[in-house]
Amino acid sequence: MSESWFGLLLEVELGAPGHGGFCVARHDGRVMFVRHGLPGERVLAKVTEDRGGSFCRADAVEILSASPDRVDARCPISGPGGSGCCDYSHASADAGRRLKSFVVSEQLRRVAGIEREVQVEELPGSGDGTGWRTRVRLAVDSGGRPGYHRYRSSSIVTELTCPQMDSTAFEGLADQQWRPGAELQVVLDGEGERHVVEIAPAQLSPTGRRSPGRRGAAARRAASSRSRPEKAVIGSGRVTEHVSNRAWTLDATGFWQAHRGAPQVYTDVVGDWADATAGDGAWDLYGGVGVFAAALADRVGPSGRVTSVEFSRRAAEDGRSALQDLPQVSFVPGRVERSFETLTEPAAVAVLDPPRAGAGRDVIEALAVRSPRSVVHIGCDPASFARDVSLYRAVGYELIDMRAFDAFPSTSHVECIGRFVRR
Ligand SMILES: C[S@@+](CC[C@H](N)C(=O)[O-])C[C@H]1O[C@@H](n2cnc3c(N)ncnc32)[C@H](O)[C@@H]1O
Repeated sequence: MSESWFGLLLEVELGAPGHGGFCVARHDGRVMFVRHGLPGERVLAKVTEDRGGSFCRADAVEILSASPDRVDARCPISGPGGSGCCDYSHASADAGRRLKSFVVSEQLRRVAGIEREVQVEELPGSGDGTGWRTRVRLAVDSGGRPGYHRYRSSSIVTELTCPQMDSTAFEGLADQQWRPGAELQVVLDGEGERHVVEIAPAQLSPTGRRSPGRRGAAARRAASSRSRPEKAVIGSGRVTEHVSNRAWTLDATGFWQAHRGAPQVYTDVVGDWADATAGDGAWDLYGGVGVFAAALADRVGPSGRVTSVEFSRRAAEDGRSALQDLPQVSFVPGRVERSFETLTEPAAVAVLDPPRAGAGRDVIEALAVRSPRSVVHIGCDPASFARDVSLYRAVGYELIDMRAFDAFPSTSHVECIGRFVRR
C-alpha cells in the first residue's frame, strides 16, 4: 500500500464532475475526488481522506485559476470543513445544472449502457438557487444548539444560515435550548405557515451508545425512521400543501417534496406519461399521501382503480382523507416489496417513486411479473436511477422518455423521471 496522502496539499487541475458533488483530478497516477472546485480550475487541494485505495478525497482550499462559472458561495458554511448540503454553492445556477446534466448522462451511459444527452431543467420557484426549499431537518448538538451535520462527520455546524430556505424559517431557533441529540423539522407550508417539530433523540442502546454507534448518513436515516416522539413547538405540526387545486394535510415530519415547485411539475409529467385510459387499473408505489394517485385517478376515471402503496400508515391515512372524493383510489399501507401478491387488480401503468436507494432488483422483477404495459419511475439519485433503468431493461422494459429536474439547486442532487414501455 502506498504512503497515505492524508493532509497533503497538492496542486491539481480539476476535470469532469463526478456523482456526489466533486470533480475528478489526477496526481501522480492516482485519482482524487476534489470538492469545492469546478471543472477546468487549477486548485490547491488538501487531502481529507486517503484509505490507500485507487482514489483519495480532497477539498479545494485555494483556487489558483477560477472558472467563469464560479460565483461567491451562496451558503456561508458550504466551504471546506463546513456542512455538506450546498456542494454547488460556488457555481452559478446554470453551471450547476450543466454539471448535473453531465453526471446524469454519464451515470446512464456507464451504469445502464444508454447514450442520452440529458438536460437538467429548472423548476419554477428556483430563483437564483436560494429560497426554494419548503422543509429541512436540523440536528441538535450536545450543547442544545441546532445546526447542520458537517460533511462526512457527526459534528454539527450551528450557524443557521441556510440560503436554500427563506430565513424566516429559522427565526428564534438559535436562541432556544433544545434537547441534545434531538432533531428539528422546520417547514414553511403551502399556506405560508411555519411549523417546527422537535423529534426526540434516538433511544440509547443498553450499552449506552446511540444505535447504530457511528452516526453516518445511512445510520442517521435509519435512526430517524424509527418511531420517536414528536412535539410541535411552533405551528400545529400539521401542514397543508396544494397540487392541481387539491389540498393535502399531513404531518410536518411526513414526506413532501422539498422544492416548492416540484410536486406540481412531477404530477404534470406523471399525468402526461401515464399510459392509462378510462376503466384501467394503476398503481402508485411508494405513494406517500397520494399526490400521483390523484393524477392517475384523473386518467382512469371513476370506472378505473388506483392503488397507492406506502409504508407509513399515517401518510396513507392522510392520503385517504385528501382523496376521499375519489372512490376509485385506495391506499394500502405496507412495503412495496411485499405488496405484489396482495395487489389483486392488474395495472396498465405503475408509478414508482422510491427513496434515494431506488426500487432495486426484487421490486422491479416482481413488478415485471405483473406486467403493467408502462411504468413511470421517479428517482432522486442518478446512480440508483441508472441502476434501476438497467434492471427495467433486463426484465423487458425500454426507456422511451426521460426528464431530469434541478429539484435541489445549489446542491449536486437531481431528480430523474423515466417513462418505460413493455417490449
Ligand atoms: C420519495 S417519497 C415519494 C412520495 C410521493 N410519491 C410524493 O411524491 O409525495 C417515497 C415514499 O415511499 C415511502 N417508502 C419508503 N420505502 C418504502 C417501502 N419499502 N415500501 C413502501 N413505501 C416506502 C416513504 O415513506 C415515502 O413516503
